[in-house]
Amino acid sequence: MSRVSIRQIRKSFAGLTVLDCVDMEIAPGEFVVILGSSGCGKSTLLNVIAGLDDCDSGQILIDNVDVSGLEPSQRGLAMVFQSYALFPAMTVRRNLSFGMEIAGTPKTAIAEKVAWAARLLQIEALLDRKPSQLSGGQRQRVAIGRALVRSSSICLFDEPLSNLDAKLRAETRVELKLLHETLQSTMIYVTHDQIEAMTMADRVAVMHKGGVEQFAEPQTVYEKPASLFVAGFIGSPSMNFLRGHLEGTRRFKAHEVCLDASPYGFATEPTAAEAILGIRCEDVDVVEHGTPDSIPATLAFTELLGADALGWFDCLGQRFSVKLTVDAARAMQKDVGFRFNMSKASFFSAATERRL
Ligand SMILES: Nc1ncnc2c1ncn2[C@@H]1O[C@H](COP(=O)(O)OP(=O)(O)OP(=O)(O)O)[C@@H](O)[C@H]1O
Repeated sequence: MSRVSIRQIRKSFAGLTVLDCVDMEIAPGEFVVILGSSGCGKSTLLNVIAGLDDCDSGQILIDNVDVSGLEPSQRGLAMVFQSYALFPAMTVRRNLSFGMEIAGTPKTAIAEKVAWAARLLQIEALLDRKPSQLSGGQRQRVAIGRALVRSSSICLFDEPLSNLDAKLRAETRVELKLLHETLQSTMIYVTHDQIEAMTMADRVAVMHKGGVEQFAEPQTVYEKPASLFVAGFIGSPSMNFLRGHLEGTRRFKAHEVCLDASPYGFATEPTAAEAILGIRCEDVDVVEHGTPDSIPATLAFTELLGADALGWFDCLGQRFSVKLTVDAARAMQKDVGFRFNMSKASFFSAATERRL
């Protein structure tokens, strides 16, 4: 288990800033997921940590030792990439043992390590096969095994599941999480898949345009997004937004409708009057049209999702998604009313787009 400190990392490629002052403290044994859309700088950050890319300024510390000037092989990290990068001519056993042979590890120790990793990843029956005789998921497990036998206290993963089909992804996700609990090593995992982030991470770092927008536990990122970007990025469907004006901490006015903002805990007295209310689909109640204190809404269409359903409504000039039971969706009237659960709402400054 090792602590990883990422301090003020900046990196640009040909004048384009890719990492803009990234700071992160990763505790020993923590499973951190770096989440963000394509091109936001996730892989570059991982490569800088691994030493595969230089940064322009900043430091990477492992257990309080500055490793910024060290070669990748001197940093004591294991890395699993999206492409499995197995040696095609070698058996699985040899793929696992090769790194240790090069390092001069004694034969008995190598055999023990290979047996241990193969048992853990349930690839014992595959040890004498070549990579071409394996499925994608099996190859991925061998690639993970190759990282494991290095006994590194830090494992880096760059989208390791993205080549797998949906079922195998779900299974491997669970396996990786269990593996982390067994090994207790520090894991830094890059993905653009928010389900992976939400299910595996102790903490998620949401990246946007080369910076970390929020670094917090998955539930906090979901319930209390730090910015409009995070609110829109996390969760499917995306959070509903409504632009309006705050009057102190008590009233939010949008299109002549006045909502009680007092259940929301403002961090400080908001100075910006113009604000954006964010509310998730499960925090909107649909009531009968004309119910006192409800906001008129009109059903556009419903989607049945198997276990539950989504209703899409027009309300105050916006399209809103609302989580419904299948029965409620089937019986939904065209004209209804909305009540927002304001204690679960989020408010963002329209000017800074940060949480108020
Ligand atoms: N060697 C390079 N030379 C020039 N530009 C690069 C290089 N590597 C990455 N970039 C650019 O830096 C930005 C960030 O790339 P990076 O691979 O870190 O993104 P990412 O968030 O991992 O994306 P993805 O999910 O698509 O892999 C992109 O705009 C990319 O085009």
